Amino acid sequence: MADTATTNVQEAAPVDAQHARVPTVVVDDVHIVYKVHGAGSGRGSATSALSRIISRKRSPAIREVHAVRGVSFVAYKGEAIGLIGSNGSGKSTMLAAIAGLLPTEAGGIYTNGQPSLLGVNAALMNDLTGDRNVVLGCLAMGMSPAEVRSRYQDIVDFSGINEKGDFITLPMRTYSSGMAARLRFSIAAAKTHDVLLIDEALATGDQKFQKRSEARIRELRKEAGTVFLVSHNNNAIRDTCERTIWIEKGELVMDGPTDVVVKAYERGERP
Ligand SMILES: Nc1ncnc2c1ncn2[C@@H]1O[C@H](COP(=O)(O)OP(=O)(O)OP(=O)(O)O)[C@@H](O)[C@H]1O
Repeated sequence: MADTATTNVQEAAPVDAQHARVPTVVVDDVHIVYKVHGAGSGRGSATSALSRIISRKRSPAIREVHAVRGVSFVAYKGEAIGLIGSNGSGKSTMLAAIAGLLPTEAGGIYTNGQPSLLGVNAALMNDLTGDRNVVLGCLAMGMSPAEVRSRYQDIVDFSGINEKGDFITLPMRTYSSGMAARLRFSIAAAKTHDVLLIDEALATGDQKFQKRSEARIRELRKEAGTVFLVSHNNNAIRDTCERTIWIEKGELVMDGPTDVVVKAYERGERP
């Protein structure tokens, strides 16, 4: 794989920032290929599985999954962009690549500012209590200890973790998946991000929390960042994003106003 990952283009800001649209992410004909080691290319029949077990042989073959195929778009400051598409279409892969976590096989991704990926698996420490995770998460995002102290209560209140009791002092492993997702979102949303990449974080929250997080996403946009939201909840995309990109089998199918793109997606009408 080529080691092109993401590149920063801070110096590319336009002179008249008041009126010009400021590009924050440029995705230029990007291809992303996963290499899966030890995955034989043989058919998955029972006999071939049995013969592999009996011979105790592992196939040394490397299989390639071409997850993103020649995607290009430009995102601008103040935009919230929804990424939609069926399971396995390449949405999470695209986000991880924008965050600089995956190298590109071909093409380039240029970001103006620091991208932060908030995924369902965003790293918090399961054995630590919620409150310790709030502090660690904030410090990891670059807040000073004083800032963390001043934001702490807001974050806990926003997450609603303590609505049904003192859960914030319990280890995160005792949280339901929805509670953990709420805390992750609340920590990430406490800071203004240049480029905030959200992967399904809203899907696990309940209705009330979804509304609260949608409002926070709108605020984050106003604070001059760019937000990407991957979701299978088309209503969350409609309520949050004015622009939507539809990806299918790793290819960009449509890029335009949310109402137009989501309607076409729901009807299965490819342009
Ligand atoms: N770590 C990995 N190793 C190999 N292949 C992967 C890996 N992660 C994803 N893929 C493959 O890449 C393709 C795109 O996956 P991706 O997770 O980006 O899809 P998605 O659109 O986010 O799907 P979903 O809506 O189900 O979350 C799929 O074919 C998937 O099998």
